Amino acid sequence: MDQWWLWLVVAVAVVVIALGIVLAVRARSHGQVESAPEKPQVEPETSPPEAVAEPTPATPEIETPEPTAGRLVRLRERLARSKNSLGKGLLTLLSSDKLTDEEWEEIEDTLLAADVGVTDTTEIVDRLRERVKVLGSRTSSQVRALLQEELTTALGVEADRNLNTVTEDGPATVMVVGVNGAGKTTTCGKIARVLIADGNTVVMGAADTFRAAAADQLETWGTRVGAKVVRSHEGADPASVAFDAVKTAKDDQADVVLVDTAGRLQNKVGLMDELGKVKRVVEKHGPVCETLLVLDATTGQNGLQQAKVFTEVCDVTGVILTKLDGTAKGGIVIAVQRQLGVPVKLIGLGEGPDDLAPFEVESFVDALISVDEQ
Ligand SMILES: Nc1nc2c(ncn2[C@@H]2O[C@H](COP(=O)(O)OP(=O)(O)OP(=O)(O)O)[C@@H](O)[C@H]2O)c(=O)[nH]1
Repeated sequence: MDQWWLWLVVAVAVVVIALGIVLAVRARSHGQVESAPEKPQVEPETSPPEAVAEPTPATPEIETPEPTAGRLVRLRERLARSKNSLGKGLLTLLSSDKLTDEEWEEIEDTLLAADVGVTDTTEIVDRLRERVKVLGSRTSSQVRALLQEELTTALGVEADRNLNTVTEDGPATVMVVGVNGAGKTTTCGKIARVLIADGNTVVMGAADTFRAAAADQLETWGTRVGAKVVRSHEGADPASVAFDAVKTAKDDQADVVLVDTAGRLQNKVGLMDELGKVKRVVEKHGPVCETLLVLDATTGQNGLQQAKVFTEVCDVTGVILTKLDGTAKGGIVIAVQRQLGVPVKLIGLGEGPDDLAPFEVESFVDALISVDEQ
């Protein structure tokens, strides 16, 4: 009986010790688990993660153009300094008291050298001969006035040279066409700039899908002047880009949509097909208000022959003569109008954004016959 009690006491002691050990071990491991998250929970005392501090994209600054009035003054200054100035040559010749046949021939050559063209040169010289005969002896200011009148007549004051960009319904659609490198894309940008400065909203369509960089170039202009640009990938159907551009302009209730086309002239049929299609597709939205032919003034009479093809394939309503800053042959304007039967509406005077001037006959004639007095 005593032994039974002894065994019971030993068994209880063993159980108590075992329990103690188990509890101690559990308590230890529990403590470790609880302390474990403490490390990662410690927040770094630094600022928020870098991703939050992403830079906000800078809004492109839209430039304000200089007024278009007076832009021809620069041309006047440039032509006046030119050695081969049309004005200088003609005024000197016409001032001589008695004009011989040789001198009249020289006058003719001066006009031809200035790219006036044969028909107009003959007409101008015939009229001058007649009037000089009537006048008899003449002062230099009379000679200047005479020349001014004759050149003004040759250029014509009747034609409407305003850009037709006002419509009753929907955006005014303007198509810009011409041979390679004439300055179409640049001119689209310059026109957009002037229109926007006058309070219009403008969309430009990059329908020149032939040259990869053309759409990028137009987009750069768009960002610069604040015009939306509709474009597609290289080789895309130009007619569909033009259609989308007009649609976007309609949806946005824009005032004007300028469609820049590719300058291809490998063969007349291909050109006719492409331009004709672009125009037809655009006209599904409404009539095209202006089809502007961009012409490089430095290509002279040769360029005129190429340009004629455009007037045959699309109804050109106005000419933009670019790069007049690169030639002293301002007489090309007379030939362009005569041979194409379309008024020159704008002239390009350089690569800068403000180097586009409205064509005003009087200021232009004044620039043509200006003489550097210094
Ligand atoms: N000096 C001068 N350069 C001009 C004038 N207009 C355009 N240019 C330049 O002529 C070059 C051709 O101009 P673009 O606008 O690319 O000609 P484009 O007709 O669109 O050319 P394609 O797309 O190849 O048919 C560019 O270097 C222009 O900066 C201008 O009035 N004067």
